[in-house]
Amino acid sequence: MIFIFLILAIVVLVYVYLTWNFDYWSKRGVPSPKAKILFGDLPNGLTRKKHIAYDIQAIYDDFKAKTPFVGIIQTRDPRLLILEPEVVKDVLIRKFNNFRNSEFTDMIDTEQDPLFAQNPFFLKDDEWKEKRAEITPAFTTNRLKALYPLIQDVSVRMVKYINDESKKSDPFDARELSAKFTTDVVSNCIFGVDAESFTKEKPEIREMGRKLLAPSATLFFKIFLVESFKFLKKFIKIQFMQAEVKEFFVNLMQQALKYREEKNVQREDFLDYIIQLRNKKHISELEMASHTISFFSDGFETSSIAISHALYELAKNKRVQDKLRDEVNKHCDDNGLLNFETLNDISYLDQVFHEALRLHPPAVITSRMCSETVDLEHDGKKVTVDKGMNVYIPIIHMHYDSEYFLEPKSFQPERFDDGVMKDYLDRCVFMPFGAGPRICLGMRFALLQSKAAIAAIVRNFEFSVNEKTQDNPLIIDPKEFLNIKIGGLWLNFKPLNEE
Ligand code: HEM
Repeated sequence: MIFIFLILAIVVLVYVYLTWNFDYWSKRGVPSPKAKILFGDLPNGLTRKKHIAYDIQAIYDDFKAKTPFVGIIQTRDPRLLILEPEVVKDVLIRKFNNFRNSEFTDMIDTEQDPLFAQNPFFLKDDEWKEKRAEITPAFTTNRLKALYPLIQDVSVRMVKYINDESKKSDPFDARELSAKFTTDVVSNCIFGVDAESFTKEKPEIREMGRKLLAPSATLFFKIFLVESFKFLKKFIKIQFMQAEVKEFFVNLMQQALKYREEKNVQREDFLDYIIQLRNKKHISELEMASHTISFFSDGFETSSIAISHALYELAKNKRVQDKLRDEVNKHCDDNGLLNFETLNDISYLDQVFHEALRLHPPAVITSRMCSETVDLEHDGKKVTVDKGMNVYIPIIHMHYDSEYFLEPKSFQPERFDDGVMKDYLDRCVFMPFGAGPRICLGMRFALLQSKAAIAAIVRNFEFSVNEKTQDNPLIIDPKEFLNIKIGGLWLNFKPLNEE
């Protein structure tokens, strides 16, 4: 009898604990969906049957017309999802001091992951400010210009690779192709080494890059637990980077450093910038390794996702592909090359790439953690956001909103004609790189390497979607953090200049 009573008491306690916050939003008069026990309003956060972007889309569609913000529950924790661009602007820009940190800032454990510890993405408050300011000069126009020939070399290798491989008439996974490209570019720009992704059977740097960002089911589950039950943060240590990967990249940096110093090599690349930083600020070798790995991890994955989606959309839209090819050809010099300035001048290339980013932003949402309690208000509706509350900004959902983009599901680079992109960015309805003081730090480098890859491919090949692509419709892989599609993006390439 006592035993049954005990079990019942435990069940009741667990129920009360799990549903404790379910009236959090109704008590504050903020509209919210009906949360389900254990799942909250984001069931796929736990089940991983679908990407969490789809849960947020359902809430966005239900509430967008009614309210500028909606209260949601993640397992048992209240969160705020912003639906109105003006309020997005408040969070990301106007009230930045209250929302200066990201949701992930408290997640990284400097002992477990010392090499992610310098990445501004994971840092907060003054430390974030200091590191962001430290790294920003690595992306000046002069440095990017100096890196451009390295990017061009990789483009040439990529074109040769596609030429050779297309003779086998097998389709290419645009995602893997783009990842090879960005891996080679960033290895070259950071470590000064050729990752040989296009020539080696199992290129080590590409393999390590794959491991660096491949989230395991255990990692997802730990993040889910820590995010859902904040008290567990003290007990559950999250380690993003495996020891083997850490060792590999530290070694790579040490070797690159040794080579450069022994041979007195002068190259205006990212490693050179880190060396200058060491000389100026006496940063440790671990800090140097941390900076280089941050460049590497931030630099290859997001851009390769973006390039692959742009290629996919071009493959589907022959008119746009042909028009872009004409534009690129018009801007090439006598040797068929695009220089740094002309690459930036091809406005149609810019439009194509941004339209692909609109349809397939690599990061589907971004988030901020409230660091000082503050009120958000719009159209007579008000919410008090308490310190510690996570606030979600729906990036992809705004990109697909027909209130802002006509026929939002169709690929129309012309929608960015006449310089209207700035207006979309200013209104915070188009945010592939986020917005405000925490906007993507590597945006200019990302644009440079992505446009260089797309221009090289479109100049040299005609390409179409292969039937292996599961695009009816494309579905975001629930096993990934970022916007990666299930089954890959398979394309057929036909060389335009047959040898
Ligand atoms: C197409 C490629 C890329 C996309 C779409 C992208 C997107 C983003 C987004 C959405 C954020 C969050 C911004 C916010 O919350 O407001 C971000 C942050 C960041 N990105 Fe990127 N990114 C790309 C490439 C890169 C590259 C190439 C680098 C560096 C080499 C980089 C470095 C960073 C860093 C360091 C942050 C954190 C900034 C901070 O918190 O201060 N990203 N990126």
